[in-house]
Amino acid sequence: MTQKHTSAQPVVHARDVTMTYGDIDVLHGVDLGIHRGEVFALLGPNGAGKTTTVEILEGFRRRSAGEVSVLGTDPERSDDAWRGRIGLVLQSWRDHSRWRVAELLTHFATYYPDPRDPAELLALVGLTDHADRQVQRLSGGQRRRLDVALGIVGRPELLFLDEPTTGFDPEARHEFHVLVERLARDEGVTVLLTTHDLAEAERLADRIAMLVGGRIRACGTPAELARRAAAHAEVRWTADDGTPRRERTEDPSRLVWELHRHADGPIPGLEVRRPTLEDTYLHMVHREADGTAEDADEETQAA
Ligand SMILES: Nc1ncnc2c1ncn2[C@@H]1O[C@H](COP(=O)(O)OP(=O)(O)OP(=O)(O)O)[C@@H](O)[C@H]1O
Repeated sequence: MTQKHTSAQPVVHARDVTMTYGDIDVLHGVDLGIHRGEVFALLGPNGAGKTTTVEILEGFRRRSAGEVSVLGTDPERSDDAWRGRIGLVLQSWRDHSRWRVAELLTHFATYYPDPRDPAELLALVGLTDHADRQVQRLSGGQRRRLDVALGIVGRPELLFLDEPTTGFDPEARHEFHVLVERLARDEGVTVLLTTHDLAEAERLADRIAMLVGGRIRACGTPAELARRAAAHAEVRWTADDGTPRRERTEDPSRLVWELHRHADGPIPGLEVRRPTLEDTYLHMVHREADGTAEDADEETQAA
């Protein structure tokens, strides 16, 4: 986690954003506020609407309704100068496979008014030894490092990282985390990261928003979310007819006392667990899949 450089004007502001593909509603009123120098993780299961949200913020997709401002501009009315202020690390670059690594980076640098030095950047992402290698001969993880280098060559104020560490080995993942922390802490770069990896979000993000079924179901610092998760204990026991039972409650001792009051003896399979952040995330995802999620979720807090 990095130290925050917050300012009054958010770098990303989204209010009540909806998106409909044909007759399918994908986003149901998403609110986001991301501040300068913040590392913000958007977490959610497959199909939750993360890419749709991010593409709207990047100006690649027109929203159906709602307000959006990114670096003070509506992305639907953006220009090249605005585009030069954002950096993208997309899921993969399919072309440029025959280019050599340093050549490609040097070429991309010419698009920007004040680019980073390509050689320094190669060192920063650990690709100096592969500078003369063709892009198509890089491993998956090396390719991803190049994607990151291409995303930051123009010194972006806002960096979008779409599942950036997919295919990284643990050491590369660690180095990447250090790099993102350095960009945010030392250079004030704002980072919007999408990931499926809760541990990565907890490690890197100042705040995490959980997007499930096109709605932000929870948003806060990792510590706040963990506290909220732990506030609801789960009591498990085996009922008289042998069926396993579980109940989430803020007052587990009262529930256990009630169970004892109605029982003839010890309660079989009795267990009280404080859920982790991962338990809470899975709970929200399953509730959405079961169709039991409510509009006003008690775990939601405005982003
Ligand atoms: N161009 C499109 N036309 C129609 N439906 C789409 C389109 N793009 C996405 N969808 C649908 O919108 C929903 C959200 O997709 P989106 O790609 O935003 O989710 P995601 O959270 O990024 O998922 P993943 O983690 O799998 O990348 C999905 O049900 C998807 O099928």
